[in-house]
Amino acid sequence: MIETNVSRRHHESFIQVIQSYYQLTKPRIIPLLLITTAGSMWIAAQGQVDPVLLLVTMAGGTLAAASAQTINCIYDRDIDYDMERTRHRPMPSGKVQVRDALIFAIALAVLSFTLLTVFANLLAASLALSGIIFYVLIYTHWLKRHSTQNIVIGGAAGAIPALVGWAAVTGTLSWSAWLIFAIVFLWTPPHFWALALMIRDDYAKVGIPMLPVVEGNAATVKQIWYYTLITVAATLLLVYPLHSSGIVYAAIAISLGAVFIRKSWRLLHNPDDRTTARELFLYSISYMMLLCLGMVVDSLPLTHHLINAVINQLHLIS
Ligand code: HEM
Ligand SMILES: CC(C)=CCC/C(C)=C/CC/C(C)=C/COP(=O)(O)OP(=O)(O)O
Repeated sequence: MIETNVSRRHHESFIQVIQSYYQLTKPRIIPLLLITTAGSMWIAAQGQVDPVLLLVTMAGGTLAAASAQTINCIYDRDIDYDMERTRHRPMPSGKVQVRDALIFAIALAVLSFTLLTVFANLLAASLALSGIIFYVLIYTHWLKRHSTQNIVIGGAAGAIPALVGWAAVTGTLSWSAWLIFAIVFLWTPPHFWALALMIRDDYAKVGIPMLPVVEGNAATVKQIWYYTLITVAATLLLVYPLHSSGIVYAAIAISLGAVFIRKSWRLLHNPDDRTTARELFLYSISYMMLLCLGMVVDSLPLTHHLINAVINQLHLIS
């Protein structure tokens, strides 16, 4: 009886340890990073992605992002302790020690680099590694605590998975790869500043110079508006002049973009309304997810067959 209780307690604490390490990786953000990787891979492979390469790239990307987030959790443990939203993370709550978290992060980075080098290529592996280094050194260490442009420049780290995907398929980077990178890069300010408007007080409390804290809501929504317009315009360049995506993607990008612009316009005229900010933040996530799924669907050979069939029918009728 006593032995059963002891072994149950061991089992429970083992699960708690696993959960803590899992939380260190900020797992809820990773799926969207992978979707941007997938969008890029499908366009690069013209709709026919090798399933093994897809699996390996997703795994390598996940490990790299998890490593980056873990190091960010170690570095930011002081401010995370002071903010309500982040107080219960594994580092500030003392569930994981700094040394153990660091070993975990290094192991994830080494695994990611090895997996991508062996099963994809050195360019994809190096890009993923540079993503970790950029996010940790440029965003977390340098910009986050010192500049209102922290997430604009730091946002480049979040756009690197799109480059990793393209590089994994082709071994090089083309204009289209850089354009998908630019789309994620330009999307990041509306995504994050909409959230920052909602949790401004938290960041103000710990002295993080997020734009709404330093320059106020009105200046922030103006910036969100400009970035939204440029993001939507950038999504269309994939159709013309780059010709990497077709009419299905164009229709999806225009429809999604129209809603993005409308929500951003509403926020521009209601800078202090948290509900409007929250709506834009939530929509920004659906927007990026559906846009990248649009890239995938548009690139599929089946889609091309269907479009050609429709065009032929129209020719027959006319
Ligand atoms: C420097 C750039 C970025 C910053 C500072 C940022 C910041 C944040 C923050 C603070 C949250 C709230 C998380 C929480 O409540 O714990 C969040 C949520 C989220 N972010 Fe970002 N983000 C950035 C870029 C990205 C990128 C590039 C992606 C993916 C392409 C992304 C995807 C998401 C998703 C999916 C969520 C919702 C997670 C949930 O369900 O709670 N973010 N972001
Ligand atoms: C290829 C590769 C490794 C890319 C890494 C990309 C990466 C980890 C992007 C994440 C961006 C992000 C969600 C930042 C959160 O900001 P924060 O940490 O300031 O948020 P917080 O206020 O919740 O701590």
